[in-house]
Amino acid sequence: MRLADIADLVELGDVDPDSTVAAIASDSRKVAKGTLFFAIPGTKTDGASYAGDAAKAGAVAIVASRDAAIGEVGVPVLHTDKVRKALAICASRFSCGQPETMVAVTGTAGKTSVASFMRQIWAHDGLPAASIGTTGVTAPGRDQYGSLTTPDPISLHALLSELAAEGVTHGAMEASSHGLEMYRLDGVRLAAAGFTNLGRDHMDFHATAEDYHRAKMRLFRELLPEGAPAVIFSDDAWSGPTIAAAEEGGCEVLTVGRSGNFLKLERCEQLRDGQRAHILHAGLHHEVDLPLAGEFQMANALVAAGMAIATGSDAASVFSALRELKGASGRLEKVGETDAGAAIYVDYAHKPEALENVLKAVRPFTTGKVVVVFGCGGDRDPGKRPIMGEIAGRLADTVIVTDDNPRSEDPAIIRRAIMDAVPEAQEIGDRRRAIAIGIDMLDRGDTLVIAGKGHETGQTIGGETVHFSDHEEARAALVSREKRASGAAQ
Ligand SMILES: CC(=O)N[C@H]1[C@@H](OP(=O)(O)OP(=O)(O)OC[C@H]2O[C@@H](n3ccc(=O)[nH]c3=O)[C@H](O)[C@@H]2O)O[C@H](CO)[C@@H](O)[C@@H]1O[C@H](C)C(=O)N[C@@H](C)C(=O)N[C@H](CCC(=O)O)C(=O)O
Ligand SMILES: Nc1ncnc2c1ncn2[C@@H]1O[C@H](COP(=O)(O)OP(=O)(O)OP(=O)(O)O)[C@@H](O)[C@H]1O
Ligand SMILES: N[C@H](CCC[C@H](N)C(=O)O)C(=O)O
Ligand SMILES: [Mg+2]
Repeated sequence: MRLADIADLVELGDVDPDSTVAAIASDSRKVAKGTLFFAIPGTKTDGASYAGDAAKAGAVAIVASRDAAIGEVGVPVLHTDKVRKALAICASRFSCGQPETMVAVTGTAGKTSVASFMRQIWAHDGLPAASIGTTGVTAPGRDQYGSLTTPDPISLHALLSELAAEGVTHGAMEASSHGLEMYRLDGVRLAAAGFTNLGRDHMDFHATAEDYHRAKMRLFRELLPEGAPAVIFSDDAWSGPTIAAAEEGGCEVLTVGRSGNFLKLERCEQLRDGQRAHILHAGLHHEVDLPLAGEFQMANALVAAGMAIATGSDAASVFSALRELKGASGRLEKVGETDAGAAIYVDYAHKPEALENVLKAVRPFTTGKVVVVFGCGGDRDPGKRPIMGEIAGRLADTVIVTDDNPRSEDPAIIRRAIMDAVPEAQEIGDRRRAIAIGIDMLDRGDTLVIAGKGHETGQTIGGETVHFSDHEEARAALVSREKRASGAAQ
């Protein structure tokens, strides 16, 4: 790549447009000879203060905003209005290539599930497909654990280029509000985009719910090309404002849900381990048995099916794929049951609406009590703690409040904030013990939901992360309960 290739993104002035860009970086510690360094005004520090380091490490030039305070560093400083956006577009040109059909889904809850469902729908049609998001990257021959829901633009575009080179033609990615606000997915050519819902999340990052919604709407207003399909779940409180934003963005609005026009959910019956849906599409009625519990999974399946059909998949084949869907790891995932048949689920609900949905989802097939084990993360929005406490108290019969990545905070203070709203809850800080006690109290017909960590494999306490998996803990506690029971019977 040469600097001339980004002449529309930055002011080159009298810099030689033929200068070669050997790599791009936004972290001075990754700069090598010939790297173009983007000085990002970040949330913690200002990349501009590392321009000198980047120059010393061999940067070919520095890209910075007009007001960045960069003195004489010995290499050209190229100005631009939006450094993050210029970085993302530059990254897309640098690592050129992406799966031909890329879609992105946003919403407070359901993104990981929708991305996984889309990959499965495409794979069912024999298409080489990938999903990218919170749980990592899954594609033929690849199963990589992830860190960010929406990766930074340099890694993202490098990944998309690799996937395309590996023959992946279809990809679904999650667009988090951080990712959208930080321009992480600018430069991805999208064939469609989806919206699931909006609830309380990331109130430590966005000032108000409106700001949070506005960040998400960049997907429809700015990233999705005009005329491309925007598949919007129709039954959420924020569906209306989302439809309005997508219309403003010139998208083709397709709604899915009970009041949907593209996929209309006419009826949905909850079964023990799944649900039966009657869906109207293009004048035809389809009966679909979705092998996943929880009506919210039906909403996710509809958004995924809508995006697949809107990007060219055959509707009948999409509905047949829904009949075989597997849930994303740790999303209302059944990890076992007691000898008497009480079911144990691991779920990633770490925000109020998600907890509300998951507890409501298990009620129809629970004849006994619903037990929930959960906590709230440290260094995250403290406002959600009492809200989640209230929800647990209202919707579960037994509540155990435990720890979930306390990070730098005092775990007891986090638990107290939850328990203020549910004083009758049992407080068991040690998550391993909380899970074991939750399992021990299960009788026939009961359901246990272990919420908050889903696919995670660590517990972060202070600065240290120790291996911890709700799946493993639940299975171990079940085995020990059964051993004790068989010991007692002998
Ligand atoms: C708040 C946030 O999202 N921050 C992300 C962001 O950091 P930032 O741009 O604010 O960077 P900063 O630390 O202030 O530094 C500014 C600049 O100086 C540079 N620098 C810094 C030090 C140095 O020596 N040299 C140098 O060049 C940095 O590389 C950076 O470019 O860009 C970084 C690089 O891509 C990310 O690693 C970082 O994610 C942090 C670690 C994070 O935890 N993000 C979470 C909250 C997040 O993004 N979550 C969303 C949503 C998940 C969900 O929906 O639940 C996600 O998409 O995962
Ligand atoms: N459509 C939905 N409506 C409400 N709650 C949902 C929905 N889909 C999933 N959930 C709940 O949210 C949790 C997370 O689901 P999922 O990982 O699919 O969402 P996400 O948007 O990717 O979340 P995150 O931003 O945390 O990665 C699930 O475990 C479940 O509790
Ligand atoms: N991406 C989210 C995940 C939260 C998961 C929960 N287990 C927690 O640690 O709060 C965050 O970092 O806020
Ligand atoms: Mg996710």
